[in-house]
Amino acid sequence: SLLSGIVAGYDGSGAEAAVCPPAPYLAQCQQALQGSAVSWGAQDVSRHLSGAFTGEISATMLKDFGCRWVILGHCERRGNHGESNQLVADKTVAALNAGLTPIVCVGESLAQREAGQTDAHCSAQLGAVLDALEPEQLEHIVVAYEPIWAIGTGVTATPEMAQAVHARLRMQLKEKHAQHGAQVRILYGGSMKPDNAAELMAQPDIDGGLIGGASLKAPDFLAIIAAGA
Ligand SMILES: O=C(CO)COP(=O)(O)O
Repeated sequence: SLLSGIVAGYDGSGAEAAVCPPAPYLAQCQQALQGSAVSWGAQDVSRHLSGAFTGEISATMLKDFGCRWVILGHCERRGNHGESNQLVADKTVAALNAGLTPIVCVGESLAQREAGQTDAHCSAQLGAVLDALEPEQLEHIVVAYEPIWAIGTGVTATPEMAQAVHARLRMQLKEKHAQHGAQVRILYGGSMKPDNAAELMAQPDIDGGLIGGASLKAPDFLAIIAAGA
């Protein structure tokens, strides 16, 4: 019902829209979205492209189900599953090698923000991924800034706070490749809702959103997509 609500309200004009459900729903997603303007992807991937790794889902398997995107290094993966910067970098390489577009998440905790470590932390997270890539590969990645304290809490970073981090991530991307770095889409995630989306996405370096709670209601998700346009 959620997928058909989104498809019914989105014709592909304006902002680009994709959904990334938990892996067991990908086949259903493919069925419901094939031929529509909405693309889809996964929330995680294995660092291994092939081989015997029971329980893992490889990037090539995701391709089999029509995925274009994969979210990597979400703070819930880093925090609850011990994902290191190196593992996120390895997964990014695996995704790119299979032709998926990785959406690489970075973001600080409240304690890190209060200790003045936001920049150092986010830049180390992004740096580990950039170190694993050739400069030209920046053409094929998306970055998401998700302050952990803003995820699922209803507390959003102000547009100025988010823009400040996005600008520094942009600089880091441009140091790797001037042209592609300027064009990498940097999404903001963390309690983005219909009533704050336009203001956030009006910032020069906020190119879109990574939406959690508000994406579970088609009208809210559609309103955010419209704000992105
Ligand atoms: O983590 C998020 C998306 O992955 C953000 O979630 P919320 O939009 O619910 O804060």
